[in-house]
Amino acid sequence: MNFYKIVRSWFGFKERDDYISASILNYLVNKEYDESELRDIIKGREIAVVGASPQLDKINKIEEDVIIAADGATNYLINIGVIPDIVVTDLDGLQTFHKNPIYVVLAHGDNISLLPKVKEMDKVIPNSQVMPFGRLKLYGGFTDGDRAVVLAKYMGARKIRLYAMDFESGIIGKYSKPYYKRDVPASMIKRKKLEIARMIIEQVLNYDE
Ligand SMILES: Nc1ncnc2c1ncn2[C@@H]1O[C@H](COP(=O)(O)OP(=O)(O)OP(=O)(O)O)[C@@H](O)[C@H]1O
Ligand SMILES: Nc1nc2c(c(=O)[nH]1)N=C(CO)CN2
Ligand SMILES: [Mg+2]
Repeated sequence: MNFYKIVRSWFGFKERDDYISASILNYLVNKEYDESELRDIIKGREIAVVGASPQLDKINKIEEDVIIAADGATNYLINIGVIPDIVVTDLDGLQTFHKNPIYVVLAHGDNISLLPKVKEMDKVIPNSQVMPFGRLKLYGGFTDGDRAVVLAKYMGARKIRLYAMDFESGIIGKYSKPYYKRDVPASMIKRKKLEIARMIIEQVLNYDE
């Protein structure tokens, strides 16, 4: 049984809905964006992965060469004039669609209504969490933050540094969702999602070829 079947059983997600969402995303993203540009940007470089924890608006400097922003964190970074090179998103946090970043967009059963947002983007690599088909890719990971770490590792990052990733406090940063006015306590579901994210990141960062 593969990872996504297990995770879907934990959350009660339906594979059929994930397939429907993936088919719509594959249809909407009608121009193939060459993933070799992702590799060219990441391979051998120092990567900052920026999450949406409450520490996000305490960031005033990012030293790394390349910035991968996780969904809602993008809104804050663009507000302070920092344009991410890559955005990893399932579209439920993102409010600003800068033309520069490469958007790595996940389709799943609970963001079907948000998929048309990809029409605001120039460079899109569509992702699924079911067996990929058409232009879809599946790099691995679950939440936007750990998917960003998995992508960086897979594409050959020399170093990965986490910013505004907080899996302990149980508080969700206000930049996680555009309609949050302040940091909020994590729901049970969100706690489970962040626990999965923490485990994936721990495995990826402790894994050496
Ligand atoms: N304390 C935190 N609050 C919010 N995001 C966090 C936190 N710590 C780490 N993150 C990472 O930042 C990312 C922010 O993206 P976002 O808030 O859109 O979450 P998500 O993965 O899409 O989950 P959801 O399905 O709840 O939207 C998360 O995916 C998560 O991996
Ligand atoms: N079906 C479904 N899949 C997901 C969901 C979600 O809410 N529903 N949230 C994710 C990011 O946290 C990743 N995958
Ligand atoms: Mg999201």
